[in-house]
Amino acid sequence: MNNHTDHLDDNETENGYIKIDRYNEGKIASVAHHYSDILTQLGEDPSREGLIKTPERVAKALQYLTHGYDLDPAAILKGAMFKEDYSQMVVVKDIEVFSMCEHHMLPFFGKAHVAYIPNGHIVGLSKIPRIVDAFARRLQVQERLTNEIRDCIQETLNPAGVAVVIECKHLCMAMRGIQKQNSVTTTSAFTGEFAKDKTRAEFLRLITANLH
Ligand SMILES: Nc1nc2c(ncn2[C@@H]2O[C@H](COP(=O)(O)OP(=O)(O)OP(=O)(O)O)[C@@H](O)[C@H]2O)c(=O)[nH]1
Ligand SMILES: [Zn+2]
Repeated sequence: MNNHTDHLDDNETENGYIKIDRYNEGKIASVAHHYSDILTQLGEDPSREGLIKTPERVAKALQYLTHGYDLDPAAILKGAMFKEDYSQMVVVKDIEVFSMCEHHMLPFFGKAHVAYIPNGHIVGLSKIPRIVDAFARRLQVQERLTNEIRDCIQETLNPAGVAVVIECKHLCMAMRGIQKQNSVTTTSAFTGEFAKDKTRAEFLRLITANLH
């Protein structure tokens, strides 16, 4: 666990999960207070009807969008590891990603494709998207998000290899700045068997194939 758990009361974490509908009221009030000032700085009137609850809504939204700090991805994986004699590639593709760039605090979003080759243990399938979310719901850069997912699976499950490819659009490049609406950034990270051209090519074929 990292040291951001003061978002929450003790006992709210179990196997890396939190109840994200429970907010730390003190922190929400403090963030909301700052957002009221920000609205004023932007030339708005925070007391007008449509904006009265906006600072609180923004504070809650931000807490949700960063709730990954309160999750322990390794604990999530460990919660559903099963001994199994299966040593072929397991691929979970097209996992929706929503994250926020740490430079502008604007969203980046797209898809993650994750594979591993078991080495005695498999993991509950849903845990792969769960750890993608646990790392994505933080302030991120796409490269670190990619590496963190890879490292968590490698270190926790000790598979024969891990592969992660993420494709995202960054709103900081679309609605401001360079204003490129259609550019997509692809990042990748591999360990073990995926260093071999043949294994990596098989993974890339599987994530681009339209099998279903
Ligand atoms: N490598 C990487 N860069 C990112 C990511 N998200 C945003 N950025 C970039 O972070 C950089 C910050 O650059 P700066 O020059 O400090 O900020 P800026 O003046 O707002 O830059 P512009 O976006 O070019 O207007 C920009 O080039 C963004 O495109 C990411 O996930 N990975
Ligand atoms: Zn950005």
